[in-house]
Amino acid sequence: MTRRDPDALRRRAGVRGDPGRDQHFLVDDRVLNRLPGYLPTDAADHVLEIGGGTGGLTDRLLTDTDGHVTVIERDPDLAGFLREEFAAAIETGRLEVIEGDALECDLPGFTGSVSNLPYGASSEFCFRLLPRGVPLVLMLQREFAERMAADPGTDDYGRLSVTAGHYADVEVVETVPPAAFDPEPAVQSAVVRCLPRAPSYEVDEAVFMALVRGVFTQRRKTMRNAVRNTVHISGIADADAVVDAADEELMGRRAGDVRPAEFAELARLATETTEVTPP
Ligand SMILES: C[S@@+](CC[C@H](N)C(=O)[O-])C[C@H]1O[C@@H](n2cnc3c(N)ncnc32)[C@H](O)[C@@H]1O
Repeated sequence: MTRRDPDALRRRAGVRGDPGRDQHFLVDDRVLNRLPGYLPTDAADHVLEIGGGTGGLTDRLLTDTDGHVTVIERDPDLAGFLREEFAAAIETGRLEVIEGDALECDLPGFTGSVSNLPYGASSEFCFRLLPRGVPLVLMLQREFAERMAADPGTDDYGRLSVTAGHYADVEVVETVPPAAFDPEPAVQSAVVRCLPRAPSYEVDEAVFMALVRGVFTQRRKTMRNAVRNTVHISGIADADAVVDAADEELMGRRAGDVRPAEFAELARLATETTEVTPP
């Protein structure tokens, strides 16, 4: 199947792309050609694309994978264009175009997602997709992508790294310059691949997430002080009791040096020591 030229798609769509609505269309053929290949082949049965835009990536998903593709696009003009441009694929049942807000609408039962995400809502999209437990290939702002994939003890390691790493192994597979998009964004971009796996620890997810959210708001403080100062976020009833019961060495470190399994252990200890009611 011949691949469509992304510049020609943009011209046929007759739109400029509105950065205020997160519209930066990927027009670099080399990047477009690589994206479907980052998805494991067994995850390509039903691919979800969030934000189809003018269809550059939709086209590659149709030409370079064999499965079904669902695109969700919020902009009615772009959704209309995608339906016209890809009418043949819709007719044969390979493609479905849903006009709607992908943060609000029901998501189909997809086996993987390849998406050039609207950067303005990266976090919301990631945490809508990650719990689904399927492979994800996501174009994001580079800084966000690096924070997602960061290891403990590095400057980028934070709440985002711990919470994303709870669901998946996250890897930055390539960085992408502004010139790959039209209009060019003001920031560098990067592609992350998230391969789902169960965490190496067992934990009450709500307690774990609230504890992590809390202590990273105080990342310059020791864990001892961070746990004490953030009970309004973690929902821990008696922080002193938790601090006293916890390992002293751990309490003397900063959140940025604590591994996910150690947060999980602390969350478990908190539920055993006192009442925890995460908001
Ligand atoms: C960065 S562009 C990517 C477009 C296209 N996939 C590409 O790679 O060229 C993001 C697209 O997401 C759409 N979009 C923004 N917010 C959305 C939302 N909440 N739900 C669905 N689509 C959204 C925008 O209209 C835009 O077309």
